[in-house]
Amino acid sequence: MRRPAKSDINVAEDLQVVDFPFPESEPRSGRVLLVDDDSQLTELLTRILGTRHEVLIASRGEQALQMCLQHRPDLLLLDLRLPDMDGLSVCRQLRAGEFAATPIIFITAGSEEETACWEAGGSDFVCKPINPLTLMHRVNAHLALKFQADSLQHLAYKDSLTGIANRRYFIERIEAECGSACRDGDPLSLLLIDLDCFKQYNDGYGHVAGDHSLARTARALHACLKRPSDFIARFGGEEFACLLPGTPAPQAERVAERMQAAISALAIEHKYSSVAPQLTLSIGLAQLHGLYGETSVELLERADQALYSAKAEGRNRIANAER
Ligand SMILES: Nc1nc2c(ncn2[C@@H]2O[C@H](COP(=O)(O)OP(=O)(O)OP(=O)(O)O)[C@@H](O)[C@H]2O)c(=O)[nH]1
Repeated sequence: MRRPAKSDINVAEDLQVVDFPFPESEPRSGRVLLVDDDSQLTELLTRILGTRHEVLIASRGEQALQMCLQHRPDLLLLDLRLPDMDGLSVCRQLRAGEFAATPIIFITAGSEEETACWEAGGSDFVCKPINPLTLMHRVNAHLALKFQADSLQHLAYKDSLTGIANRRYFIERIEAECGSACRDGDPLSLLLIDLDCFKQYNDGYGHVAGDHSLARTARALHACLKRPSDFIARFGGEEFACLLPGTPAPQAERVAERMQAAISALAIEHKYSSVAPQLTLSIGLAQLHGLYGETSVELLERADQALYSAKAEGRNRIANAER
């Protein structure tokens, strides 16, 4: 096992694109949020778009922001004038957060409002009175681009050998999870998981068999996670990293034990191992000390120290930094 240097932690791995989706001639259906207090207009737009897309309606700006968080629309059609706030500030708020790339099409009274729409971060605009054909094509074109961007991002975050998330995605997630755990005072645990004597495995059985066993291990580890917020990535060659939001160290240790049992149940022969006649794991566990403003790098370092101890103490074991 190679202990990662601190500087490694932000190094993104190369993209390994396995396949590439062909552009769809017909855009697939999307979820469109209509934000307008004019019920006649929303009825008309629902008739135009509702045959292909799921249409949700908000009549106020605050309601639209809430619905975005709750329903995660693929596209917004946003009126400039709303009863509680203007559409421009709804757009700016969405752009500042996790909806930075969601297409937002403004509905304007005239083209003189165009500049304000672009400056607020709008993707496009349509003027009243609305031409149904123009609107439908604009919406479909923006959705097609959005879905292509989504698939590319999905590929960029995926480890092609194992099919689970890659290091790039892990680094983004750990930053975000550490931030929200510190803010909310919630526990967050990290497991660093490393296959034992894997160099000997490759040397003895060959690299192709090594790849195959890595992929089986990744699937088995992934299957040990029970909560939707739990998440595992391939962190490096034969090393995995697992984040368990809302989970204190004692519960995280149960997950680590489950992982060891799952690998043991796979019973992958390893006659070259100095530890056991089959493939085994060493796991380092650390919990975020959010109250002290600990960073993701420090959490990674402590989990890595724990993993190092697990290896030094004989491998095939869990070392808990919190004990
Ligand atoms: N087959 C295969 N092997 C890999 C891959 N990535 C890393 N490895 C191998 O994993 C091995 C890791 O070796 P070491 O870092 O010495 O660790 P180890 O032999 O598992 O020893 P300990 O961790 O101390 O138990 C090396 O032989 C790498 O070539 C991969 O994608 N496929």
